[in-house]
Amino acid sequence: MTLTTEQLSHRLGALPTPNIGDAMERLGVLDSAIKSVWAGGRLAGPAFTVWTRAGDNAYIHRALAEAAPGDVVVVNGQGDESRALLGDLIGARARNAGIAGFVIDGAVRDAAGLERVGMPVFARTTSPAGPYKNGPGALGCAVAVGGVAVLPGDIVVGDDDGAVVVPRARAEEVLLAAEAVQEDEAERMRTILAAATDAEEAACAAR
Ligand SMILES: O=C([O-])CC(=O)C(=O)O
Ligand SMILES: [Mg+2]
Repeated sequence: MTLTTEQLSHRLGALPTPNIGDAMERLGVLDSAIKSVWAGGRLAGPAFTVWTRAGDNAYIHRALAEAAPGDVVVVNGQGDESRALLGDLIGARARNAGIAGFVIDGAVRDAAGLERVGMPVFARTTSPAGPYKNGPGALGCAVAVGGVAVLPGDIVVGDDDGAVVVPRARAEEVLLAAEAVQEDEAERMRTILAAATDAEEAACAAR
């Protein structure tokens, strides 16, 4: 079986991130401080990588012109929390370009506006402080984000629990393993819930 990147992203995006992390021996999970900045934000897609100076978004602007529809823009912002690297204006432009979302090792702003425009953004925190726009930076290189190395094309998945990175070369194997984890957990949950029901019925019958 050889799945396309789009098929892999679609199927990985349908799985809970904990199941994907477990399928990678619990590695490849970003620092838990990197979370969706609005409740219910979800993303899945191949990484378009950006490396930028702390507090400076010149290269995020460049990424908007170069990323392909379906890409997740993954930004090494040096973990800096003092300046927001994007907000709802960039978010709305990214939506127009078909970008699937952002994962940022740094801060963002306009969280409510990002939710309004429906742009999933995972970041360390929010700050009203705006970015500088001078560079330097780089596009399409290996980046470190939330303690995990991300290569262009690796598949990034984010949900309410956080974000995980699936190496592109292992994506199909990890997908199948993660789907097996999900099925196994669903079966275990059915058994646990049935045991609770049995216990309740036995308690009722004994009354
Ligand atoms: O000013 C900026 O570059 C970031 C921002 O708030 C936006 O994109 O809305
Ligand atoms: Mg703004």
